[in-house]
Amino acid sequence: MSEGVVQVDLVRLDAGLPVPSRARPGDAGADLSATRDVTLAPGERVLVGTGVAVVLPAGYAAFVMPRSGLAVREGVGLLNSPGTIDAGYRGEIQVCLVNHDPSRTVTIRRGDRVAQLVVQKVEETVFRVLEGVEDLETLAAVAPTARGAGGFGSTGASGVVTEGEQS
Ligand SMILES: O=c1ccn([C@H]2C[C@H](O)[C@@H](COP(=O)(O)OP(=O)(O)OP(=O)(O)O)O2)c(=O)[nH]1
Repeated sequence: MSEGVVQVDLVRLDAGLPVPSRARPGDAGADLSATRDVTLAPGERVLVGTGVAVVLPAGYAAFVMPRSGLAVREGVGLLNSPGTIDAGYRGEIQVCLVNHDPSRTVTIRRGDRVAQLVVQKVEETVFRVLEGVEDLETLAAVAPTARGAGGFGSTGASGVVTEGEQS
């Protein structure tokens, strides 16, 4: 194995599906396929198997990410996006598909590539309660930053014009 490449052992629970693989060298995600046909009415969600289980090395996690083509073409995404696969998980990787299209029912076929799996190193952390800090003003004083508590549009409007706002 080349240096810097992390080996992830994989179990094929459904030999009829392709092994998850990258479409092109350098791609971040390996495509995951659906194990069965599913029909999704507008707004409907469904949990579908991918036919694979993985053994992630300690200190790593995998993230189940949506596929942009499926989103743009069909309006189908993942409800819990990204889904987190813990290193200790030994079950089948499943995906929670959701049909965001307001009017069209979408059919997914067995074998369709419905998501992609991205493996990432994650730091082991411990959370330590800051003694004597119980409000945001005190936090700003003990750990000052340029952003502070600003968020949720604090840097200005997005420039997106919503219907009804046009002048
Ligand atoms: O899209 C996903 C998300 C999660 N999982 C599996 C792997 C993960 O390790 C486990 C638990 O996921 P998570 O921690 O997101 O679920 P939870 O709702 O917090 O359940 P739990 O109480 O079991 O941790 O479920 C999937 O197969 N697909």
